[in-house]
Amino acid sequence: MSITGDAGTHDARRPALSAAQRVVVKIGSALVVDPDRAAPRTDWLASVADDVAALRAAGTEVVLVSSGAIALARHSLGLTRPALRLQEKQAAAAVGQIRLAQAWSAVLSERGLTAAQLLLTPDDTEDRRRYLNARATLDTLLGLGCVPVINENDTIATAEIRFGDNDRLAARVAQMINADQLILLSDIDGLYTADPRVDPDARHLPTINAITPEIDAMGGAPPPGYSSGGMRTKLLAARIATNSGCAMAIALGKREHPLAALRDGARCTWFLPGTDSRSARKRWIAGGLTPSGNLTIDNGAIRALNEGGSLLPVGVKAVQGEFNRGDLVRVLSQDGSEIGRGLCSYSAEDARRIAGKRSDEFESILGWQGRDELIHRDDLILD
Ligand SMILES: Nc1ncnc2c1ncn2[C@@H]1O[C@H](COP(=O)(O)OP(=O)(O)O)[C@@H](O)[C@H]1O
Ligand SMILES: N[C@@H](CCC(=O)OP(=O)(O)O)C(=O)O
Repeated sequence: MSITGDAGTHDARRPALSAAQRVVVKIGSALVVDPDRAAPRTDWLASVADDVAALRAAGTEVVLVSSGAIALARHSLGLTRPALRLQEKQAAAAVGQIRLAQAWSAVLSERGLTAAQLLLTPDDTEDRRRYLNARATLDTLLGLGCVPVINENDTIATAEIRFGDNDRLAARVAQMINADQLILLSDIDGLYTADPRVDPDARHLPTINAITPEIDAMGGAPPPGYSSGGMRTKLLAARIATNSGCAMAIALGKREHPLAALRDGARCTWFLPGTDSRSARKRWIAGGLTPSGNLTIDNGAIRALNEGGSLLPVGVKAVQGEFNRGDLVRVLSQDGSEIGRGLCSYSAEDARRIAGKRSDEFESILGWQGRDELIHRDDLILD
């Protein structure tokens, strides 16, 4: 059994929100939208914005993944049936997303924070080139002190290329930006042994070490009403996050200041990351791919890689092959032996132009300021 019992709330392995460097917070429709008015729950959003400001002031970067676009617009469009057709959801999302972004932007800017909207589809997180692009944008936004507010791009996503739930989208985002924690704010304070709406004897589980078939079976059926996730998609999200080295919590969002409550020890369920998960992510990045080029690097660059750094163009002596941004390449020493493999942030053509150059020269060479690294540390596997 991979469950820690109630004493697990004092388990030293449970992460502390105050220790997170980068956290993704997923907020479900039921928290964002007041069903009676079909309008944003502004006071509650303001209390979350207070929490985000406090986290940022303490040095934690925060990304919000917010649902609610469809729920905010469906009533005003007369779409009141519980189950909508895909085109109706897309139309409602097109109208509601503006309201959703406006609501977040207002409460964050009142606290001196700048909201930045990103609308993603699975392509943006699964296709390696788009993945690198989305990640670079998110890194830049966080570096500029912004609070990214992400939702699925429901308006253009078709049934086959849709996450359909923001639990998994949030987990992919956490994986993409190497977040150390993913917090799913929900209408419930964690995972129970069964759905407590159905089984009054269901028991709360504070810590999950591994997602076994027994845990999966607790997911149950999709919920009624407007939420698309339920516990099932939260467990799928937990698998993605913990396999990428990111701890995940399911915590109660219904109260005001839900992140402050979590920081101060409110009851929740933590899913602990696997010990081997960082390397598992790297295996995922490189798994099964054939390298399409070689980067030959100097001894200084080899030293930097061995000390845990990224590969910078200044240490690259030669670029062979034809590859696109995001493709896998071999990293070779000057005697031709393979040192490792990684995903290159530049095409072969651009890599040749900036090989041997410092990052402050990139803009004048390329006409645009690209990333500093040719291969980011997280995208590199050393032999
Ligand atoms: N084993 C379980 N433990 C806890 N909640 C469960 C479980 N199985 C099903 N649920 C249901 O999942 C709901 C949370 O999912 P959902 O309504 O989709 O939340 P959100 O809108 O936050 O994504 C809970 O209110 C609960 O009724
Ligand atoms: N992207 C959709 C929400 C999808 C979703 O996961 O909703 P929920 O289960 O309430 O978190 C929207 O903004 O309406």
